[in-house]
Amino acid sequence: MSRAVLSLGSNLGDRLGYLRLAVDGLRDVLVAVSGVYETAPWGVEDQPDFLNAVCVVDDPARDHWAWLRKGQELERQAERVREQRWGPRTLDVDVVTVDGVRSDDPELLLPHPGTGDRATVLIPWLEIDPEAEVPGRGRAADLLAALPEPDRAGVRLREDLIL
Ligand SMILES: Nc1ncnc2c1ncn2[C@@H]1O[C@H](COP(=O)(O)OP(=O)(O)OP(=O)(O)O)[C@@H](O)[C@H]1O
Ligand SMILES: Nc1nc2c(c(=O)[nH]1)N=C(CO)CN2
Repeated sequence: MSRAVLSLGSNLGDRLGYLRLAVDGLRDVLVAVSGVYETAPWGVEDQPDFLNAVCVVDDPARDHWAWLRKGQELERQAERVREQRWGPRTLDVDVVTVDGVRSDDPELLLPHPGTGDRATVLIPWLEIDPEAEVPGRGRAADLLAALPEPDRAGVRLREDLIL
């Protein structure tokens, strides 16, 4: 079994359309998908708000590298152009965790190093898995509780948007 947690983000063009493209491309392996969250940008703050979501996928035939490739394939389908680090993008697919795998290969860091610090990942993930754990860092709920309140307040569920 290889169960992965993927985070999805978009802040350019048809944001919901790009998230749907990703979820539709994962439909055959999809275990759960969160709601859609409108989120204030972190990293580079002078850019449009993001839509973020998290999904859990499962495929015994895929290892962690295959999940990275799948995410990159979806980004290509969204015609993502790589420009500025942390800058605007049509679609970002990050591999958050794959089972308990730990990797310090810069091409695939696992768990994704930003996970514990990003309310934009932790809030949607906890919605679909309240017991979520970040390998080596502890419970996602505890990591979220440790973040500054403004980080949590910047993540708002868009009940009108469905994936
Ligand atoms: N867990 C991971 N998930 C996705 N990409 C990863 C992961 N670990 C390392 N990478 C590498 O990161 C690069 C992609 O970086 P990208 O441009 O998406 O970064 P970013 O989204 O701007 O920043 P961040 O990774 O902090 O969210 C790829 O070359 C990929 O190999
Ligand atoms: N709110 C929010 N901000 C971001 C995001 C993101 O997904 N959501 N992704 C970034 C680059 O990975 C940079 N900043």
